Amino acid sequence: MEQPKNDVLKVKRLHVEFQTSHGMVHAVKDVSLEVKRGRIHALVGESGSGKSVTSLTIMNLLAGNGKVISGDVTLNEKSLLKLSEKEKRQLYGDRIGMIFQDPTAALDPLFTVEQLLLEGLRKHRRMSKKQAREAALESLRMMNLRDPEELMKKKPYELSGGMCQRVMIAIAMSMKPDYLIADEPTTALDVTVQKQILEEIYQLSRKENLGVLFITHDLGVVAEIADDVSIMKDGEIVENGTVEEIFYHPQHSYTKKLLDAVL
Ligand SMILES: Nc1ncnc2c1ncn2[C@@H]1O[C@H](COP(=O)(O)OP(=O)(O)OP(=O)(O)O)[C@@H](O)[C@H]1O
Ligand code: NI
Repeated sequence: MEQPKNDVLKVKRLHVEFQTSHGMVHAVKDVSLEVKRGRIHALVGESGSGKSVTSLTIMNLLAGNGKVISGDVTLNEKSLLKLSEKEKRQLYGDRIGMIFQDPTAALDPLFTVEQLLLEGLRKHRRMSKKQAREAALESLRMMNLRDPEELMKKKPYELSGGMCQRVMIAIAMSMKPDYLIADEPTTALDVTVQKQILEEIYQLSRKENLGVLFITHDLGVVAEIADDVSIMKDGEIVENGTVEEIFYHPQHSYTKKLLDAVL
Protein backbone atom coordinates (compact mmCIF):
# COMPACT_ATOMS: atom_id res chain seq x y z
CA MET A 1 0.00 0.00 0.00
CA GLU A 2 1.26 3.46 -0.84
CA GLN A 3 2.20 5.52 2.18
CA PRO A 4 0.85 9.04 2.46
CA LYS A 5 3.60 11.58 3.02
CA ASN A 6 2.22 12.86 6.29
CA ASP A 7 1.61 9.48 7.82
CA VAL A 8 0.65 10.24 11.41
CA LEU A 9 -1.34 8.77 14.27
CA LYS A 10 -3.11 11.47 16.24
CA VAL A 11 -5.02 11.70 19.47
CA LYS A 12 -7.13 14.82 19.34
CA ARG A 13 -8.59 16.50 22.40
CA LEU A 14 -9.65 13.13 23.78
CA HIS A 15 -11.93 12.83 26.80
CA VAL A 16 -12.68 9.41 28.30
CA GLU A 17 -15.00 8.68 31.21
CA PHE A 18 -15.75 5.51 33.16
CA GLN A 19 -19.01 4.68 34.79
CA THR A 20 -18.31 3.23 38.25
CA SER A 21 -20.34 2.42 41.34
CA HIS A 22 -18.94 5.64 42.80
CA GLY A 23 -20.05 7.71 39.83
CA MET A 24 -18.22 8.92 36.76
CA VAL A 25 -14.43 8.89 36.59
CA HIS A 26 -13.01 11.36 34.10
CA ALA A 27 -9.82 9.42 33.29
CA VAL A 28 -8.59 11.25 30.19
CA LYS A 29 -9.08 14.99 29.86
CA ASP A 30 -8.43 16.81 26.61
CA VAL A 31 -5.43 14.71 25.62
CA SER A 32 -3.77 15.48 22.30
CA LEU A 33 -0.62 13.91 20.93
CA GLU A 34 0.97 12.80 17.67
CA VAL A 35 2.94 9.68 16.88
CA LYS A 36 5.08 10.00 13.77
CA ARG A 37 6.68 7.25 11.69
CA GLY A 38 10.28 6.55 12.61
CA ARG A 39 10.02 8.29 15.99
CA ILE A 40 9.38 7.26 19.57
CA HIS A 41 6.84 9.28 21.51
CA ALA A 42 6.99 8.63 25.24
CA LEU A 43 3.82 9.11 27.29
CA VAL A 44 4.98 9.58 30.85
CA GLY A 45 3.14 9.88 34.13
CA GLU A 46 2.58 8.36 37.51
CA SER A 47 0.21 5.49 38.20
CA GLY A 48 -3.42 6.29 37.43
CA SER A 49 -2.63 9.35 35.28
CA GLY A 50 -4.48 7.90 32.27
CA LYS A 51 -1.67 6.51 30.10
CA SER A 52 -3.15 3.06 29.56
CA VAL A 53 -6.66 4.41 29.01
CA THR A 54 -5.25 6.65 26.28
CA SER A 55 -3.47 3.73 24.60
CA LEU A 56 -6.47 1.41 24.91
CA THR A 57 -8.63 4.05 23.28
CA ILE A 58 -6.20 4.20 20.36
CA MET A 59 -6.52 0.40 20.07
CA ASN A 60 -10.34 0.51 20.39
CA LEU A 61 -10.00 -1.70 23.46
CA LEU A 62 -11.67 0.48 26.05
CA ALA A 63 -13.46 -1.43 28.82
CA GLY A 64 -17.23 -1.71 28.53
CA ASN A 65 -17.85 0.89 31.23
CA GLY A 66 -15.61 3.40 29.45
CA LYS A 67 -16.75 5.95 26.92
CA VAL A 68 -15.14 8.50 24.65
CA ILE A 69 -17.03 11.66 25.56
CA SER A 70 -15.40 13.82 22.92
CA GLY A 71 -12.31 14.05 20.77
CA ASP A 72 -10.94 11.58 18.28
CA VAL A 73 -8.13 9.21 17.34
CA THR A 74 -7.08 9.44 13.70
CA LEU A 75 -4.71 7.68 11.35
CA ASN A 76 -3.92 9.96 8.44
CA GLU A 77 -6.98 11.99 9.37
CA LYS A 78 -9.34 9.00 9.27
CA SER A 79 -11.13 8.40 12.58
CA LEU A 80 -10.34 5.09 14.24
CA LEU A 81 -13.27 5.44 16.61
CA LYS A 82 -15.86 5.03 13.87
CA LEU A 83 -14.47 1.92 12.17
CA SER A 84 -16.61 -1.09 11.37
CA GLU A 85 -15.68 -4.39 13.01
CA LYS A 86 -14.18 -5.53 9.72
CA GLU A 87 -12.06 -2.40 9.40
CA LYS A 88 -10.87 -2.86 12.99
CA ARG A 89 -9.80 -6.42 12.31
CA GLN A 90 -7.88 -5.26 9.25
CA LEU A 91 -6.18 -2.35 10.97
CA TYR A 92 -5.21 -3.63 14.40
CA GLY A 93 -2.35 -6.04 14.49
CA ASP A 94 -1.67 -5.19 10.88
CA ARG A 95 -0.95 -1.45 10.72
CA ILE A 96 -1.04 -0.75 14.45
CA GLY A 97 0.44 -3.34 16.80
CA MET A 98 0.50 -3.42 20.57
CA ILE A 99 2.75 -4.89 23.22
CA PHE A 100 2.08 -5.03 26.95
CA GLN A 101 3.87 -5.13 30.25
CA ASP A 102 3.25 -8.79 30.94
CA PRO A 103 4.08 -10.95 27.93
CA THR A 104 3.37 -14.21 29.74
CA ALA A 105 -0.22 -13.10 30.27
CA ALA A 106 -0.57 -11.97 26.66
CA LEU A 107 0.83 -15.15 25.10
CA ASP A 108 -1.42 -18.17 25.18
CA PRO A 109 0.49 -20.86 27.10
CA LEU A 110 -1.14 -23.68 25.15
CA PHE A 111 0.56 -22.71 21.90
CA THR A 112 4.12 -22.91 20.68
CA VAL A 113 5.98 -19.80 19.57
CA GLU A 114 5.54 -21.01 16.00
CA GLN A 115 1.78 -21.35 16.35
CA LEU A 116 1.53 -17.93 18.01
CA LEU A 117 3.50 -16.28 15.23
CA LEU A 118 1.72 -18.09 12.41
CA GLU A 119 -1.74 -17.32 13.75
CA GLY A 120 -1.37 -13.57 13.17
CA LEU A 121 0.46 -13.93 9.89
CA ARG A 122 -2.07 -16.32 8.39
CA LYS A 123 -5.00 -14.22 9.61
CA HIS A 124 -3.77 -10.99 8.05
CA ARG A 125 -1.65 -12.14 5.14
CA ARG A 126 -2.37 -14.39 2.22
CA MET A 127 0.63 -16.57 2.78
CA SER A 128 1.32 -20.21 2.30
CA LYS A 129 2.33 -22.06 5.45
CA LYS A 130 5.91 -22.09 4.18
CA GLN A 131 5.98 -18.34 3.53
CA ALA A 132 4.42 -17.62 6.92
CA ARG A 133 7.02 -19.82 8.60
CA GLU A 134 9.82 -17.96 6.83
CA ALA A 135 8.32 -14.61 7.87
CA ALA A 136 8.01 -15.88 11.45
CA LEU A 137 11.67 -16.91 11.53
CA GLU A 138 12.69 -13.59 10.08
CA SER A 139 10.88 -11.62 12.76
CA LEU A 140 12.51 -13.75 15.49
CA ARG A 141 15.90 -13.01 13.93
CA MET A 142 15.01 -9.34 13.79
CA MET A 143 14.64 -9.43 17.59
CA ASN A 144 18.10 -10.97 17.84
CA LEU A 145 16.69 -14.23 19.14
CA ARG A 146 19.23 -16.96 18.75
CA ASP A 147 18.40 -20.31 17.22
CA PRO A 148 14.90 -19.31 16.07
CA GLU A 149 14.21 -22.82 14.73
CA GLU A 150 14.52 -24.28 18.25
CA LEU A 151 12.64 -21.36 19.77
CA MET A 152 9.66 -21.94 17.47
CA LYS A 153 9.04 -25.28 19.19
CA LYS A 154 8.90 -23.78 22.69
CA LYS A 155 5.88 -22.68 24.66
CA PRO A 156 5.83 -19.30 26.46
CA TYR A 157 6.29 -20.78 29.96
CA GLU A 158 9.56 -22.35 28.86
CA LEU A 159 11.02 -18.91 28.16
CA SER A 160 12.53 -16.23 30.40
CA GLY A 161 10.66 -12.93 30.84
CA GLY A 162 13.02 -11.16 28.46
CA MET A 163 12.70 -13.87 25.79
CA CYS A 164 8.92 -13.79 26.16
CA GLN A 165 8.88 -10.04 25.67
CA ARG A 166 11.08 -10.40 22.57
CA VAL A 167 8.73 -13.06 21.20
CA MET A 168 5.75 -10.75 21.81
CA ILE A 169 7.53 -7.93 19.97
CA ALA A 170 8.43 -10.37 17.19
CA ILE A 171 4.76 -11.35 16.87
CA ALA A 172 3.73 -7.69 16.70
CA MET A 173 6.53 -6.86 14.24
CA SER A 174 5.92 -9.89 12.01
CA MET A 175 2.96 -7.98 10.61
CA LYS A 176 5.29 -5.11 9.73
CA PRO A 177 3.03 -2.53 11.37
CA ASP A 178 3.49 1.21 10.82
CA TYR A 179 2.83 1.94 14.49
CA LEU A 180 3.49 0.15 17.74
CA ILE A 181 1.74 0.96 21.01
CA ALA A 182 3.97 -0.22 23.85
CA ASP A 183 2.45 -0.03 27.35
CA GLU A 184 5.30 -0.36 29.88
CA PRO A 185 6.87 -3.22 27.91
CA THR A 186 10.05 -3.36 29.99
CA THR A 187 8.79 -2.57 33.48
CA ALA A 188 8.68 -6.20 34.60
CA LEU A 189 12.18 -7.01 33.33
CA ASP A 190 15.51 -6.73 35.08
CA VAL A 191 17.69 -3.77 34.19
CA THR A 192 20.08 -5.49 31.75
CA VAL A 193 17.28 -7.13 29.77
CA GLN A 194 15.30 -3.89 29.89
CA LYS A 195 18.20 -2.01 28.29
CA GLN A 196 18.51 -4.59 25.51
CA ILE A 197 14.82 -4.49 24.71
CA LEU A 198 14.80 -0.69 24.67
CA GLU A 199 17.65 -0.85 22.19
CA GLU A 200 15.69 -3.30 19.99
CA ILE A 201 12.63 -1.02 20.01
CA TYR A 202 14.81 1.97 19.18
CA GLN A 203 16.40 0.12 16.25
CA LEU A 204 12.99 -0.99 14.98
CA SER A 205 11.74 2.60 14.97
CA ARG A 206 14.71 3.59 12.83
CA LYS A 207 15.10 0.58 10.55
CA GLU A 208 11.42 -0.18 10.00
CA ASN A 209 10.24 3.44 10.05
CA LEU A 210 8.00 2.44 12.95
CA GLY A 211 6.09 5.08 14.90
CA VAL A 212 6.10 4.10 18.58
CA LEU A 213 3.93 5.31 21.44
CA PHE A 214 5.95 4.22 24.45
CA ILE A 215 4.16 4.34 27.78
CA THR A 216 6.28 4.50 30.91
CA HIS A 217 6.52 6.07 34.34
CA ASP A 218 10.31 5.98 34.14
CA LEU A 219 12.12 9.11 32.96
CA GLY A 220 15.36 7.14 32.76
CA VAL A 221 13.75 5.02 30.03
CA VAL A 222 12.52 8.19 28.33
CA ALA A 223 16.06 9.60 28.24
CA GLU A 224 17.29 6.40 26.57
CA ILE A 225 14.85 6.11 23.70
CA ALA A 226 12.35 8.93 23.28
CA ASP A 227 12.28 11.57 20.55
CA ASP A 228 9.08 13.24 21.71
CA VAL A 229 7.63 13.33 25.20
CA SER A 230 4.22 14.04 26.70
CA ILE A 231 3.94 14.35 30.45
CA MET A 232 0.61 13.25 31.86
CA LYS A 233 -0.90 14.02 35.25
CA ASP A 234 -4.43 13.35 36.52
CA GLY A 235 -5.71 12.61 33.02
CA GLU A 236 -4.19 15.67 31.39
CA ILE A 237 -1.07 16.35 29.40
CA VAL A 238 0.69 19.05 31.37
CA GLU A 239 3.65 19.45 29.04
CA ASN A 240 4.97 18.10 25.77
CA GLY A 241 8.03 18.63 23.62
CA THR A 242 11.12 16.99 22.25
CA VAL A 243 13.18 14.95 24.68
CA GLU A 244 15.78 17.77 24.76
CA GLU A 245 13.13 20.38 25.57
CA ILE A 246 11.67 18.29 28.35
CA PHE A 247 15.02 17.42 29.96
CA TYR A 248 16.86 20.73 29.47
CA HIS A 249 14.04 23.27 29.49
CA PRO A 250 11.12 21.87 31.44
CA GLN A 251 8.39 24.48 31.82
CA HIS A 252 5.86 22.87 34.11
CA SER A 253 6.50 22.47 37.83
CA TYR A 254 5.30 18.86 37.69
CA THR A 255 7.86 18.00 34.98
CA LYS A 256 10.59 19.63 37.09
CA LYS A 257 9.48 17.59 40.08
CA LEU A 258 9.67 14.36 38.07
CA LEU A 259 13.13 15.30 36.79
CA ASP A 260 14.37 16.17 40.28
CA ALA A 261 13.35 12.70 41.40
CA VAL A 262 15.61 10.96 38.85
CA LEU A 263 18.58 13.33 38.60
N1 LIG B 1 -12.42 0.03 33.54
C1 LIG B 1 -12.27 1.07 34.38
N2 LIG B 1 -13.26 1.44 35.21
C2 LIG B 1 -13.14 2.50 36.02
N3 LIG B 1 -12.05 3.26 36.11
C3 LIG B 1 -11.00 2.94 35.32
C4 LIG B 1 -11.06 1.84 34.42
N4 LIG B 1 -9.87 1.77 33.76
C5 LIG B 1 -9.11 2.78 34.23
N5 LIG B 1 -9.79 3.49 35.16
C6 LIG B 1 -9.32 4.68 35.89
O1 LIG B 1 -8.77 5.60 34.97
C7 LIG B 1 -7.65 6.25 35.54
C8 LIG B 1 -6.46 6.11 34.61
O2 LIG B 1 -6.05 4.75 34.59
P1 LIG B 1 -4.87 4.21 33.67
O3 LIG B 1 -4.89 2.74 33.73
O4 LIG B 1 -4.94 4.85 32.33
O5 LIG B 1 -3.58 4.78 34.43
P2 LIG B 1 -2.05 4.60 34.04
O6 LIG B 1 -1.49 5.97 33.85
O7 LIG B 1 -1.92 3.65 32.91
O8 LIG B 1 -1.43 3.99 35.38
P3 LIG B 1 -0.35 2.80 35.61
O9 LIG B 1 0.99 3.45 35.49
O10 LIG B 1 -0.64 2.34 37.00
O11 LIG B 1 -0.58 1.74 34.59
C9 LIG B 1 -7.44 5.65 36.91
O12 LIG B 1 -8.03 6.48 37.85
C10 LIG B 1 -8.17 4.34 36.82
O13 LIG B 1 -8.65 3.93 38.07
NI1 NI C 1 -1.10 1.76 32.72
